[in-house]
Amino acid sequence: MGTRGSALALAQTGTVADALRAAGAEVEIVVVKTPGDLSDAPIAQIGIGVFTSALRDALARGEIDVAVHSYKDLPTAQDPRLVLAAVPQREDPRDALVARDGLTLGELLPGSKVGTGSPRRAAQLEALGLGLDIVPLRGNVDSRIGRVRSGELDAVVLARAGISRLGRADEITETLEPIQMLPAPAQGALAVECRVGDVDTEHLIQSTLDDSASRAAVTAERAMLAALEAGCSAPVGALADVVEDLDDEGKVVYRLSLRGVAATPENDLLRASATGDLTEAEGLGRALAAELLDLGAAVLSGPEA
Ligand SMILES: NCc1[nH]cc(CCC(=O)O)c1CC(=O)O
Repeated sequence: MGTRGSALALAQTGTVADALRAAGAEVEIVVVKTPGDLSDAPIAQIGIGVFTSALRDALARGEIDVAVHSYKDLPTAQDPRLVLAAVPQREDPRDALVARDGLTLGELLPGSKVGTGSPRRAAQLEALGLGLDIVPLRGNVDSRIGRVRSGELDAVVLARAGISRLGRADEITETLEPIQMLPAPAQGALAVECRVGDVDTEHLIQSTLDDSASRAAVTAERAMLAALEAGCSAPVGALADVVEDLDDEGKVVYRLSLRGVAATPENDLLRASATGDLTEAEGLGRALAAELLDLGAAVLSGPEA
């Protein structure tokens, strides 16, 4: 099983390996170095595939049989050599604030320095009109939180899932509600890939790990992202939830509710939402993207396009 070498990647891979071992599989973990781990340049410069393509190549070549990725780091195009064998039960998808002195977003004074390298987080923070000073930031979870500890920044915004997988959820000072801050499509979810044709591995992983509600939700979010042709550096957020609804006869049915945010060419944020059938997650994502485009969302191109 291949993984990046970061503490977060190792923690995520360890969880997946443990679940497979509990199902009777023998698992060996192999660390694969990726260009994304070796560079400090902004993601917008080095491209969206930097964290995942080395792992995918090693899998396609047969050096490893399974790759575990943070789903949101994967490019939207499916690699034809590989199959997405499982989307395990997703963690809390929301973003989180780690601020000095236990502060929340609303308690930060105008001019406070808030670190994030994500155009999506920066655009949504700006839209709150709090007068925050958004400071570009990259690096692993530990070093980002370290910039607050050192007093250099008043706060940083990170994925809650990453912080909690590292056992540091107690350092979060506020979990940001999606109505203010929509997460990246597929944030908090893992993608477990294997080789096309390796049906035994695919079946083991799918039957042991796949969670259909998580898969439906991220499928809708990623379909929206793909239809906006946005790369990871574009300010696009999306979050789908499985919700209870009533049909015409008053019977409880489960539906997929999707919310999305995208920017106009002038960098104003547009928000929209839609509900659809659980079995039509992809169509729901595409429909919401079409609505955002109708409202004036920019057709964005990522660093790879
Ligand atoms: N972009 C890096 C990255 N990829 C996945 C996570 C966190 C875990 C997840 O969202 O699944 C992070 C860190 C962050 O955004 O704070």
